This record gives sequence, structure tokens and C-alpha cells, in this order.
Amino acid sequence: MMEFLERYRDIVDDWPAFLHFSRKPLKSGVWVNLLKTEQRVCERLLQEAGIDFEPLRWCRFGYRVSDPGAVVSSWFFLVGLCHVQDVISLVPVILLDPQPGESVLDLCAAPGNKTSFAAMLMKNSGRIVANDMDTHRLGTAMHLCARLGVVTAVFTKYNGASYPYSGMIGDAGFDRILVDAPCSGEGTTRKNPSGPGWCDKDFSLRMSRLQKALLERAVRLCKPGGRIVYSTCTYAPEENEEVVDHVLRVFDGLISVIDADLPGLVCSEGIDSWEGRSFDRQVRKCLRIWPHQNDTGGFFVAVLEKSGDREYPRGSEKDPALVRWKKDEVCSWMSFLEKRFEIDTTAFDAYQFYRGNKKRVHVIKAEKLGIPGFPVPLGIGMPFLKDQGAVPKLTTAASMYFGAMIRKNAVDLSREQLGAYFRREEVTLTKEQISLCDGRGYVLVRHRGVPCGLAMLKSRGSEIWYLESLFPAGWAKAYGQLN
Ligand SMILES: C[S@@+](CC[C@H](N)C(=O)[O-])C[C@H]1O[C@@H](n2cnc3c(N)ncnc32)[C@H](O)[C@@H]1O
Repeated sequence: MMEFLERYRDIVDDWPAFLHFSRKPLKSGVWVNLLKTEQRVCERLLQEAGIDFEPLRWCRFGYRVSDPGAVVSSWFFLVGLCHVQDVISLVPVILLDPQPGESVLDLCAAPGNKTSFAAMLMKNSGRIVANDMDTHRLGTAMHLCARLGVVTAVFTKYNGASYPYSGMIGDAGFDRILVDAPCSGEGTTRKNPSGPGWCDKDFSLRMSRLQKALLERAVRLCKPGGRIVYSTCTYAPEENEEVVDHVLRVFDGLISVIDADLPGLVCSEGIDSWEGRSFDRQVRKCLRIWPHQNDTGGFFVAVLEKSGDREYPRGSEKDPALVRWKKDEVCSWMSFLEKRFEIDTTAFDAYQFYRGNKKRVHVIKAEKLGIPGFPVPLGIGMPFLKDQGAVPKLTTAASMYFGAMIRKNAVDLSREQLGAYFRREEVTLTKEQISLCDGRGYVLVRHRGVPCGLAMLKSRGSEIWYLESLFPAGWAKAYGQLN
């Protein structure tokens, strides 16, 4: 088992430790979603749930947790106060260092873990384009971003190697681009000991061709002075240093590898020769992260900067601009939100609303960076409401994210009531809870002040009032049995 690792014996600093850690089960991680909560609140919730956690030295919002299953089945995970992710996967995004207000492209984004973490670091300001080739995985990314309250993302489905140059964020290019490339995944042995088709050098060579094309495109899509991070979770130099070496040659002096240091994270430098081939010496600035160094999965990260003084000629291709999304300028549903929830809708001035079809409205933060007709988005921002029926209905994601603006028809449920709500059971209300509501209709459900979703207040006879849960069946199921 894992004989394929043998080829790396000479480049690993501590071979016995490497083998030992490559077989050891991996502890997962959690990051606090500062778009929805505060760090101390999340720490308190983890403590209350009896989940051991240990802060990461190199990421102040991240923890290693003893029992990720318990996190995933907690109410605070379900409503998006935190996310579970391998801790080492945070590194490329931290090194990308996306800033509020910037334009960021995540070229291979699905299922959206790094996109959502980047959007959080950007404080939901600016524009982040999440692209992937796989529709199903993109759907997962959209759902994840909605749960976590990301309102700055646009989702596109293109082959990253031929991602269109023009349109979305002006023609200047993106400030930062992440290429978290598809790879042979050799660094994931701790999660998946039987592995996919590892150790097939031909597979690595095939991946290498795609990775080179993706990174080349990223360089072209980046604005002068911008940053590109290339990452994989594999060891094969063909998929790592060789790819970086390739773009250094193609763009001859236009890009450089920069020092990427993350205090508290132990790494090895990239290798500048492999199986008789030499690479540009700059690749030594890349980071090789072996499992035993920080008790994580294996990873490779290169941070590139595009020089500001000359522009690489871009292609001139133009696809037909199919405009599928229409701006919803009338916002006929606004008065309903004002009336039922006493929302001060002037807060929506900071947002734009788009219709993907007649009945579905999506919301996205209005930014000077704009939104697209092209490349054609598969998804815009966060699903906001459905309004084809008599009464518009906010989505769960929107009621969670904008719930703090709701001043009427909101009830705080007890832990037991909340469990029933997530399981889509009928929730009987106390007299006091009923007194907070203004007759039958939509109600925002909260727990400890945190907006959790929508319900419909109904009555049987004149005495019995209850909530019919509108929590999406798939959400609770997707995250396991809630406790
Ligand atoms: C390592 S995964 C990305 C993980 C993601 N960044 C995250 O953190 O959740 C690589 C992704 O690349 C996508 N992919 C493969 N070939 C692609 C291509 N030619 N263009 C764009 N995406 C591609 C795969 O569908 C896969 O979702």
C-alpha cells in the first residue's frame, strides 16, 4: 500500500515521519464564519457542544477539531456560523490574501470551500467569480455560499483553460486569481487510504498538461500587479514545480514566484530538478507541505505576481453574450417585506436583484466592479426569494442572512423547538411566542438571536397556533442527523 510514495523518498526531509503521518487518520478543521458571527461566539458554541478544538497557529479563524461530525450535525453549523474544512486547504487562500473591494477569480472553485473562505476574508465586499467545469459540484458551491451568507459571488461554468477574457469585471483583468487545480490527490492519503488512481505517472503527466493550460490562462486573466496562487494536494513534481516552471518560461519575466511565508506553518521549499530535468530556480520559493510537518494533508502552493509594467497581449475571442439574467428593478415584492417583517428596505439600496427566471430572484452586493452579461453566469449571488405565488417567499439563505433586519413576526425558538423545526415537524408555540406574531403568515425563526430560516404560522381552531417548518428538506439531510 502506498508504494507510489517511494518516488518521493529523496525529496522528503524525514521519510519515516512522512510515511507514518501519511497513514494516520486526519483531524479535520473548522473556520469561524465572520460574515455571520464572532469568533468568541463560535468558540463558546463549540465548547457548549462538548467539541474539543485547538486554534491553528497560522490562521486566526481556524481550529482543529476532535469531532467534525459533531460540528456538522450542530445547529450553528447548519445556519452557517462556521464551516468544516481540512485546515491545510486554507493555506492557498490565506496566501492569495484577497482584500475587500477586489475582483477575484477562483478558476477551479467547486465545491466552493476556498471561494467561501475567500469571500469571508474579503468581508463580503468586491466580486468573487467561482468557476468550475462541473455543474453538479458548482451547485454544491452555490449552496455552500448561500448557507454561509456570501453575497458577492458569481458562478460560471467554463473550461478554465479557455476562460473568456472579456466582460465580467471590465477588461483590466482580475486583482487575484486562485488556481486550485484538479490533480492526482496524492496528498490526501490520510482521508482516503485506498486512493484513486494514484501513482500512475501517466496520469500525472495528463494532469500536468491541463494544469499548465489553466495556470497559463490565469496569468493572462490577471491584471498587471495582480497575484495568482497555484495549488494542488499532490506531490508529483510534474503537477507542481513543472507547471510553475512552464508559465515562468512562457511569460518570460512577466511573472515571478514570490516568497510565501505563513508564520507558524512549517514547509519545505520547492525542488528545482526532477528526474534529470531542471526548473527555473524561482520554483524553490514554492511551498511543499508534507503531512508530518504540521499534522495535515499534503499540499503544494506557489504564489505568483504579474509584473505591473507590461501587459501580455490577450486573445480577442468573443463568445455570444447570452444574457440569461434580467435585473429586477421593479422589486414588486419589496412592499410585502416591509409590511410583514417591518424591514427597512432602504438597506437593500446596497444590493442588486436579478431574475434567473420568472419566479426566482437572486441578490448580490452592488459593487462598482459590476456584473456581467458575459461570461454568462450560471448563478448570481444568493437565491433571495420566490414570488410567483400570491405571497413572495424569502429563501432560507436570505432569511438567515438578512434576518437581522426583520423587526416583526420573528420568534426565538427553544433548542427542542429548533430541532423539530429542522426536522420539518410541526412546532407548537407558547402564548408568549404567539403574541410576537401578527396573525397567520411567514415568520422568521431564530435561536439565541441567530436567524435560522422561515416558517409559516398557522392555526387550528382559535386556540392552537403552530409553525409549519419551511426549512429545506435537503439541508438537514445533507448534514446528517441534527442534534
Ligand atoms: C481541487 S478541486 C477544487 C476544490 C475547490 N477549490 C474547493 O476548495 O472547494 C478541482 C476542481 O477543478 C475542476 N476542474 C477540472 N477541470 C477543470 C477545467 N478544465 N476548468 C475548470 N475547472 C476544472 C473540478 O471539477 C474540481 O471541482
